[in-house]
Amino acid sequence: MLEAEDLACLRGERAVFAGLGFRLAPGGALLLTGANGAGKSSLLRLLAGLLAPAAGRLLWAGEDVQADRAAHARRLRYVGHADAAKPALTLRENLALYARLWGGDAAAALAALDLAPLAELPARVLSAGQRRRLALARLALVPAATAPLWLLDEPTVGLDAASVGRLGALLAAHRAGGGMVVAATHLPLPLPGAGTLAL
Ligand SMILES: Nc1ncnc2c1ncn2[C@@H]1O[C@H](COP(=O)(O)OP(=O)(O)OP(=O)(O)O)[C@@H](O)[C@H]1O
Repeated sequence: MLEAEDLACLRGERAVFAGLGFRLAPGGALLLTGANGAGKSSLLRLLAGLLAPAAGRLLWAGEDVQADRAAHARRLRYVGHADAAKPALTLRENLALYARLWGGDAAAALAALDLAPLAELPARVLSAGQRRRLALARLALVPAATAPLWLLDEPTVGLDAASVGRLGALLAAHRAGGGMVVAATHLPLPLPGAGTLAL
């Protein structure tokens, strides 16, 4: 269970949001919505432990995540705006780097986003949507029990309809395995039954 209690966020000297709370159970999903600058990416960074809350607490199974940030980092996968691919390495090599860190099968993860036909290309030649698919393929490496919390910032930007469908299947399988998803988006996202947090 992930619980946010009375969270507040400061960026620079400015208060972005305050008094924010939610609960997310295994299998659950939460959509973050709101205007540009409302604080969706900031909240995701806070949930990822990359920003400390200015007030309030974030709890995992009742424990404050700030008490053991390394353990929190291991249980989550964060896909932000930056794609984090090494441009000179092939797609297969890029995924293999993550597989070495986390375990899992790089070829199967590439296939989950239909990237197998591009596996031997260097990442620098990918189109914007293909780069996004490579970033998302990392999610498919390990089962939900290993890294249950997925934090996704605008995951469908640049994706074609077939790729949105594949992402939807990945999200559904993750949740069926007890995983949780928090996603910021301005676009429709295939997350049936997700709650909405309007910032
Ligand atoms: N590093 C930073 N330093 C200072 N202020 C920042 C920083 N990053 C973001 N902000 C500010 O925090 C506020 C929230 O930004 P954030 O990126 O969380 O919004 P968002 O809801 O994700 O927006 P968008 O829909 O445009 O992606 C904005 O006013 C932004 O200018």
